[in-house]
Amino acid sequence: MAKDLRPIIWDDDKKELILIDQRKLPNKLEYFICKTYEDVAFAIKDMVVRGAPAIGVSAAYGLALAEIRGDDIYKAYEVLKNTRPTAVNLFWALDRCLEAYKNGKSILEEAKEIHNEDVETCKKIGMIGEKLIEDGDTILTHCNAGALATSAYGTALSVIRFAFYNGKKIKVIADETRPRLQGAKLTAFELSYEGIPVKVITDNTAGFLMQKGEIDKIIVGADRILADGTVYNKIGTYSLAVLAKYHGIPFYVAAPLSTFDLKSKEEDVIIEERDEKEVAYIDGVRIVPENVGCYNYAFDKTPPELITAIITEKGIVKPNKDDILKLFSK
Ligand SMILES: CSC[C@H](O)[C@@H](O)C(=O)COP(=O)(O)O
Repeated sequence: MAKDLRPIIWDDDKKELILIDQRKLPNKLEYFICKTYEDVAFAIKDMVVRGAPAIGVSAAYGLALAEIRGDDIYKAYEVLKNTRPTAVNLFWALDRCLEAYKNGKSILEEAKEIHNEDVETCKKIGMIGEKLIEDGDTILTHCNAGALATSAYGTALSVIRFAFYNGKKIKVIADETRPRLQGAKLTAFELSYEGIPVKVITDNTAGFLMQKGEIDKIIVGADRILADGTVYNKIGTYSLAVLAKYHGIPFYVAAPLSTFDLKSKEEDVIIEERDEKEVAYIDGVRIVPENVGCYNYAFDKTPPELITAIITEKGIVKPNKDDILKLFSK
């Protein structure tokens, strides 16, 4: 069961954060121990832990470690906040912990609450979203919006998991997701771990499969969703959404309310640009001529008109401001 695959564990006796080291998957299931907030900041930056909800939960424990060790909370907050710029859950979780601290509440208690809520939220997303899946569907997903990207179950993969748990015979196609290969390494790992049928494709195969009529639905996660329904997610999401529109394939985004950023406008959102070496090298071997540079944007922006619906823990909504704002008043 998915809930066994938990990338984030808090050890209350040792006061340590234990993370599955996602850099080592699928070949090794190793753990990375964080004893300080600096360890957590490194783990987020270096993608030991990744995925919007998972980095939010980890950062909350990072701030708790700062409190436990008597470090400067405001400095720790800044360091953790500057690890990755796009996924809003990081800022949401840190702000929530800082607010708790200012109100005299233990940061550790707040972090534990955020962690437990994330498990429940992802479970609800799966239970609500699985109703959109039909028996026999082949579902395409991108990157890893799975248990490994959250505290358990995942967002997009929670929908897939619950459809499978409910006896629907589904097949999953996972985009490999260059350059970090979260689809090939993580999505394929966690789905096959549970016996959910999955096949990996190169990113440039997706259009061909759609053209052949082999994809029934597309479900992806999100790193940030604006009030108008604009979705920021792993680079390549936008291309998939355009292809889906052309081929008349439903395109769903699954995300918790903590991924919505109702305050920011498009110009406020920073798209992370990572080291170009991630693109230039494969397995330590340079594949691009020495004198040629690379673009390495980690995320892209998908406009609401390309999105069929957004699946949240509070229900399924159309990507528009009225429906999104109603979610927050429920
Ligand atoms: C549920 S996490 C958000 C995503 O859908 C996920 O696919 C993603 O973009 C994660 O990016 P990452 O760079 O691996 O942290």
